[in-house]
Amino acid sequence: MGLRLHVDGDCVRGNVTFDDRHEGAPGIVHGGAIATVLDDTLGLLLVVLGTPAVTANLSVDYRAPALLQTEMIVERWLEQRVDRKLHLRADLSIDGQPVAQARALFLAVEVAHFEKGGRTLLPNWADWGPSL
Ligand SMILES: CCCCC/C=C\C/C=C\C/C=C\C/C=C\CCCC(=O)SCCNC(=O)CCNC(=O)[C@H](O)C(C)(C)COP(=O)(O)OP(=O)(O)OC[C@H]1O[C@@H](n2cnc3c(N)ncnc32)[C@H](O)[C@@H]1OP(=O)(O)O
Repeated sequence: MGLRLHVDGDCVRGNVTFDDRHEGAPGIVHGGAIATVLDDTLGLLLVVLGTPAVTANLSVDYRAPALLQTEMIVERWLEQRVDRKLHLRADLSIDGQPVAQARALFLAVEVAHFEKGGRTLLPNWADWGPSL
């Protein structure tokens, strides 16, 4: 998806341009692809926050057609944290106009949560604590 991200303080920003592989309705990005970008890139925010966590709930408001081959801005930030519950926001926009807005509840987990998938985790993940 050509997603490029950078950290800006405690916010994560990036650019994404969807192409024909992500088409849903003719000429328009599939809503599932938008949800994937909004959810998956919240993962980088977790690294910024230093908290391993997983999506428990994701809600997306689709505000305007997301056109293919059009550069969009993604922004994500932490709205509120209560114990293990991380209330995160992610917005997708074109030229300052909202295209999609997500609210997500992530739950902080121990790194052991990711060992359930059977993959070998990178060594530095062992130092990555839930910082509860
Ligand atoms: C320094 C080194 C850094 C190295 C790292 C480097 C790179 C890392 C790169 C990227 C980052 C990598 C990973 C990031 C991870 C993910 C990013 C992508 C996001 C995903 O793609 S991730 C996959 C989809 N996701 C799942 O696979 C989750 C499946 N699920 C579960 O694994 C469990 O379900 C779990 C753990 C969520 C909860 O289970 P649990 O047993 O721990 O907690 P429990 O159920 O007791 O709930 C506790 C309190 O949360 C409330 N609660 C629970 N669920 C709720 C809901 N849905 N809505 C509203 N409230 C909810 C309860 O009501 C209770 O609330 P209360 O305490 O008030 O009663």
